Amino acid sequence: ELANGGHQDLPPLLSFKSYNPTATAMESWVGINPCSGSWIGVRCKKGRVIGVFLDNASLVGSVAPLLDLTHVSVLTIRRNSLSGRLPPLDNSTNPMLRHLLISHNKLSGDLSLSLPSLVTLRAEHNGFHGGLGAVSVPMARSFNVSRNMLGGEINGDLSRFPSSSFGGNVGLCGHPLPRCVRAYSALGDSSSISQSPTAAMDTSSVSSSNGGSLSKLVLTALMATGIGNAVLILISVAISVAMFVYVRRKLRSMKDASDSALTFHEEDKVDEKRQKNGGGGGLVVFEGGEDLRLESLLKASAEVLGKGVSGSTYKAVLEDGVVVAVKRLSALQFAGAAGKAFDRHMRLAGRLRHRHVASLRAYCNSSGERLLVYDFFPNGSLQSLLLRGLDWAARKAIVRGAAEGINYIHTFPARPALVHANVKPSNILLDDRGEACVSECGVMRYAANIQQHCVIPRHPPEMFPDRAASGGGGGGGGWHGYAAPELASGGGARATQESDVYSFGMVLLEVVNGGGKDGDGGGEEEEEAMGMVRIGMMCTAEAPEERPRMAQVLAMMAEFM
Ligand SMILES: Nc1ncnc2c1ncn2[C@@H]1O[C@H](COP(=O)(O)OP(=O)(O)OP(=O)(O)O)[C@@H](O)[C@H]1O
Repeated sequence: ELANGGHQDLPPLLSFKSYNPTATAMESWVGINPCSGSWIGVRCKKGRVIGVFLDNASLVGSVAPLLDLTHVSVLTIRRNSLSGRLPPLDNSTNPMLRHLLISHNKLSGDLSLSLPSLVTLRAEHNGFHGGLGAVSVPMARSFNVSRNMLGGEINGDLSRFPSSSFGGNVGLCGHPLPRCVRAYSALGDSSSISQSPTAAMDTSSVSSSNGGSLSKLVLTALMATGIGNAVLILISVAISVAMFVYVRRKLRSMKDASDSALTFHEEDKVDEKRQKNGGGGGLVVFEGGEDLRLESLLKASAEVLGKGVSGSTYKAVLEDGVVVAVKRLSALQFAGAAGKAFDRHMRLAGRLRHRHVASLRAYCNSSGERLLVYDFFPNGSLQSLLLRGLDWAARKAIVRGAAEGINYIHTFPARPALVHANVKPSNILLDDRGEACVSECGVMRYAANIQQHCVIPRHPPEMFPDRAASGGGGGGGGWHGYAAPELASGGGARATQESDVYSFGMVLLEVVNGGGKDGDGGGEEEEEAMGMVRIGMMCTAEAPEERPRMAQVLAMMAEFM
């Protein structure tokens, strides 16, 4: 493991770190053994680095050192500001590389990859130039080089990927993109290939300067064919999209109809009656919270558990000895949440009963005071647990439990369907059996200033701020790296089930990669870990529609756990 007084994988990692000496994401990279278990974002197997996970970490510099890690199988460094070239990769340099995720950086130069075993290549949103002639990835299942500056014809094997894998490269052409327009110069020694009518126009002007009126005519005809093709493609895309939307709506309405027997209006009436009868004394109470009274909550001795952007949470010991957790929503953030929609949501949330979902027992929304009463979880949250370190069995149980909880929320019969909107380690609590319970379903959707907590700023402060927060008590800061990229558009996009899946994927990757000892569970553990990493990467796909549903996540987990 240790050769020449140092770990073999240490030099590349340190050389990568040297570009970002103060980056919080690599603060834990100290000492001489990257496989000690304390290097966040580094995964090892049999004493060698097999994975590096540094998405969203505000990193600059070159990616090249990380590709000197000869045993690396997963490299994911999406959404940073890495620049320079990607070194040529082949079986002799990176025989183990299976997943290379370098999208949303500032990488440039040619793409030269000949990797027979590569399964994932995500290189979109960079500045890669040149053609795809030197890209050979026969086993790839996920491939995306869109939004670069690539050009030339898409070669045979790569044509099996959809056009979305190549879009946004003005110079690329050939299936699945429009046909290439081939313009031969009058001198006959060279030909240029272009896709778009504008590109074709450029070549026509070059040709006409060579004096060929015939070639001008041919080019005009070719241009027309190009435009015709583009129109045809546009029409077929429009028809496909319309059909997709129609079928989806139809399926949704069928599902809603079948669920209608379970909608919550009846329950609402019961709750309203309870409230009018003064059952909870200002509280709307749910199953298991019938004995709660607002006065006794206000008189209870309370201890602050932590403060987040949405408010503060207290441990409250009531007169009769019952212990509850009370979340007091921030008056500022929830100023606009007095409306019916918030009440409707809370009543629905009060009906969620599942072994992996924290039970809301009561809530109050009056005179600007919004209190949510949950069961108290003495074992705290996943956030604090990660700081203490966890064995593999516990990690597995937690991610599976959290996945089941989120799936229950997503499939709960409600219209519109429920969204959690704030999946992160501090909202995954541990019950007395050490099982995960997802808390605070949907509350964040009613916060006034969504920008403040859901948007990933251009320069996020750190990769896992919750982890880095001292003591694990307060989330603080307002930003968390678990939010999906589409919520960062600034257009006030609302959380969706797809964005929940993204956040879950980030949690999954953190749980799998953070703070554990290397190789303590042997080969089986490694296999499971790599399976989890694969699922985590699917969940954190850039495009929401590419992410699996939670039910699929559970099915995939069941395959190897
Ligand atoms: N029912 C509970 N039992 C025990 N601890 C809890 C409970 N609910 C929340 N906590 C803990 O209290 C702390 C504060 O939680 P709170 O929900 O107020 O903020 P947050 O999760 O950090 O951020 P946000 O405001 O985005 O939800 C967290 O560490 C959380 O894990």
